Amino acid sequence: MELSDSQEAVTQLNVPGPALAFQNISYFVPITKSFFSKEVEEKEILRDVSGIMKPGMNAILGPTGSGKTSLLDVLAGWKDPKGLRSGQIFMDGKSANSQFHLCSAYIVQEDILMGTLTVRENLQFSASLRLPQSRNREAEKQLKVNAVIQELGLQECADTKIGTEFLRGVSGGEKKRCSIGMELITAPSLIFLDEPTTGLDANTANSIMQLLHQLSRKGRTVIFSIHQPRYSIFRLLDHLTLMNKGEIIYAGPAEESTGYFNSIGYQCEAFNNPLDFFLDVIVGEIMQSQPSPELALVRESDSHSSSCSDKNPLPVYYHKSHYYEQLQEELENLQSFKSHLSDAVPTKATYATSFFRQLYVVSNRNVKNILRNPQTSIGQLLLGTFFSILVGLIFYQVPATLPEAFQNRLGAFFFLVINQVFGNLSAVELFINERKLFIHESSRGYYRTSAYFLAKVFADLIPNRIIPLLMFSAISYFMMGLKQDAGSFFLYVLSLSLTNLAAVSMAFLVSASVSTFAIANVLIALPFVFMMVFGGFLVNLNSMLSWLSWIKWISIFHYGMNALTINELTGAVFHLNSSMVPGEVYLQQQGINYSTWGLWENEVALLCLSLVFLFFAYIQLLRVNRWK
Ligand SMILES: Nc1ncnc2c1ncn2[C@@H]1O[C@H](COP(=O)(O)OP(=O)(O)OP(=O)(O)O)[C@@H](O)[C@H]1O
Repeated sequence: MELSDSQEAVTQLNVPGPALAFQNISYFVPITKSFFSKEVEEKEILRDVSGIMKPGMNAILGPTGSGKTSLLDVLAGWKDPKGLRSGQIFMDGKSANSQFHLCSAYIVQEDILMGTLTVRENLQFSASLRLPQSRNREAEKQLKVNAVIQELGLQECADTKIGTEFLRGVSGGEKKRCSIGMELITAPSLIFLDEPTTGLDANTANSIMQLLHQLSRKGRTVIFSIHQPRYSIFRLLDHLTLMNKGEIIYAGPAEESTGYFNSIGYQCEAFNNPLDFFLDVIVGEIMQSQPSPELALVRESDSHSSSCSDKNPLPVYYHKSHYYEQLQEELENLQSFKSHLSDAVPTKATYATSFFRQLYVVSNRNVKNILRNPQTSIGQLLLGTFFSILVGLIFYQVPATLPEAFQNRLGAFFFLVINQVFGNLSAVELFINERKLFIHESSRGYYRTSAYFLAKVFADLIPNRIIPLLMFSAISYFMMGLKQDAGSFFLYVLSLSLTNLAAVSMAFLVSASVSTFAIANVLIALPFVFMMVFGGFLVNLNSMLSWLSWIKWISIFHYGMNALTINELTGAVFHLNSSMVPGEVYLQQQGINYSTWGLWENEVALLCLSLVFLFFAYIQLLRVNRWK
């Protein structure tokens, strides 16, 4: 019973692939001359390329920088449409709408997987989010995962972790198979792969290509770019597109490619790998043996044409070949077919699962990730414990006699706030660490940005901020011997928590805005220093730099210090010689409003700052550029 279900799941993975046609594609990228110059030049990286890729193995080959990846990205719908100056893409004769990339699979060159999860868990993650909730109950999703593991030959390593920089995991080939599996879960009929063999040894590369060949033989359209493949790989190809400098120099059956090159005067020696031979021809290492009179004529007549490259005769020959003529005919037929057929109603990209399901699955992965990679959480806990004991020892049982009673308490609060703000700089890692993974998954429709954002924020706040903070507060409060009542302790914890939350939220905002730690560190440290200096405690802003006094209204230090001071000094009585001095005297002297609202306005301000930072962090995540 189990076996037949699993076989059925394998069969469900076999979906006949479409024919993908593209016509007159020209793509430009902007090139900025220098960092300081606003002048932008445009570079044409695809020049008037056309072709048809049918079910089977379709390879795009060319020397480095020839435009293979760019063509693949444009076809797969992952390249910024702003650069597309001309051209159309059809899938089975229908215009490919802007959402079609979500129905196909794109396996990028770099394997983007969660390293702390096993192969099976990664595949389950894909299945949980990308298969519809209602139709696929958990058991069915499990069957599909098993089917993919079976189809990709991943049984041996299914329960091995992918691996991180600290953890040795599966091999490069297995990682690539897992990346392919993440996409196969949705049973795509059209699969794009960018250089699937790069970084793999010859045998592993061979086995990956064998796997793609098997997938193509089940009816899928497999389109991939490739770099220097072996002859054994060449034999697996059905269709070959050769590119140079953004132009196509051959597109046709792979088995006829050497014959075509012979016909234009380039002889492939026996025993030479045809793919190496083509690359040598393109880069000019193999010269034309004897251009036939017709070819010389072709070149001559076309040297006046503006559509083809002046220097390189290969695109000229190709444009005059019967392969190109045949292609044009097919594309014309497609046009007339298209005029009979109304264009497909664009399939709207919708998520397969609900927001709460996404929140649950992503949170679940985050928890596993933290438990298996607990360095940050343990570090924060140790740091919190260390600093709480340090502050407790320095300010051990603060005296109630003046003047040191005020001075020591303020010193302690300043230390505490600094610790909460600067001790949480690790929060800038949050979105930078997983930026590639987030871009990869969110653009492929795994989850909404909002679900990812909330899951990440909570997975960071609970283990890395809240738990260490509770430990920190309890140790420091009782070692310092502050006011001994439950309400004051509660307000102390609340003030530190909100100070912590505001600082961490600001770090999240920076983390969502930039992609490198170096820039993030500068961007977070600078405002914190300004907030500290201009918080109203270190510099008297009325006597100097008054034009910067507004900073205190957005200073986490200002609100955090005020809240802690009001909470501790209100209602407390201190001794000066034999007289009693209420804490309010100091607050009055400093012009601090110590009414009930005076205390709570600081808590509310910290909460508002946190919400504003979190809101903008979310907006920044939404704005992350997903185009390649
Ligand atoms: N966003 C971009 N900005 C500037 N130049 C670009 C951009 N994208 C591509 N190019 C340029 O376009 C050309 C083709 O790039 P592409 O990555 O498609 O080549 P490729 O054949 O895949 O190369 P490789 O095998 O090295 O990956 C290169 O010269 C590249 O520098």
